[in-house]
Amino acid sequence: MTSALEAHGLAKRYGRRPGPALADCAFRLPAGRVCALVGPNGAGKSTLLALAAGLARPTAGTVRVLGTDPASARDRVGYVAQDKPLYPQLTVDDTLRMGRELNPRRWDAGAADRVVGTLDRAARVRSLSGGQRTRVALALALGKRPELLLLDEPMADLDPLARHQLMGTLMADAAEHGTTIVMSSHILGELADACDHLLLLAAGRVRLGGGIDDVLAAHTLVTGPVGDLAPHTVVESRVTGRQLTALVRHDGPVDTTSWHTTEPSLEDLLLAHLRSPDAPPLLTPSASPGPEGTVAA
Ligand SMILES: Nc1ncnc2c1ncn2[C@@H]1O[C@H](COP(=O)(O)OP(=O)(O)OP(=O)(O)O)[C@@H](O)[C@H]1O
Repeated sequence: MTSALEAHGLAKRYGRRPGPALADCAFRLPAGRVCALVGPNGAGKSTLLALAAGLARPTAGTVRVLGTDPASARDRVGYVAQDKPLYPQLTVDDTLRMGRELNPRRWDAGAADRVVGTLDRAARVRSLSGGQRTRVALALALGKRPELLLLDEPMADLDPLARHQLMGTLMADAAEHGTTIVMSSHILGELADACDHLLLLAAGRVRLGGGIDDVLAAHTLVTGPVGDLAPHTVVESRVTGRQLTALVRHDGPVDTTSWHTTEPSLEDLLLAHLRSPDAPPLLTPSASPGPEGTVAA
């Protein structure tokens, strides 16, 4: 299976800041996946997306994008930064025309139109609301017909209806064209519906990576009497009276004669890991990078 992204020992330090924004990140994102990029504020999500977009350079390590270096892949990558930079004096129409002129061989006017929707094409970008600007930025990125779409909290300033509609447009387009998407968000419910792959960062390190079904299947929610959960790895546990509730990464079957077990939801899993940043990291086989220098195209 080809890789959309593959990182080896990837690190980024900004100037004289004491800690790194990213440290020793190694992971792989297979092509064609829709990846949720999750983590607390300051975890390094925007930094990772900027490195993949070729807008920042790593301090150490490498990130390969669509089988090449980020600068060489730039024409094939769409990137919507968190602050959605656009030219304020241009109209919506001017902005889309600019997109077409910058990407003459790739421009997909239909995709851009679907994202812009009913927005007034003659309106200047500076007169648009935050959510309306988001539409224009997404239209530019999708109109480029990218093989990889990097979206940094794309839906944060959209109203719920616009969010639902745009997410539907994005996902239908990605499915039709086999586009790989990496989307950072703090809205866990939104990610559960749209994504099939997960990358969880905390304090600049990869904590979880893999297909969402595989990552969920590696975990069990356990409830029952307080007891020793060995040999399973306990990600988080709580005791109320004599009742134990724990999220474990199971090592073999969990003893169901003593405990009630269920598979966690994505939200259960992410919240438990966010509350337990010291839980051992997990990369499923599909998210594990190959040996350095032998990256698939
Ligand atoms: N341009 C910069 N100069 C200096 N430090 C930076 C810069 N950009 C990010 N950082 C620092 O790097 C760390 C990671 O920041 P980053 O923006 O990548 O996190 P994030 O996961 O995207 O956070 P959020 O969820 O709040 O958007 C933070 O400690 C942040 O302060």
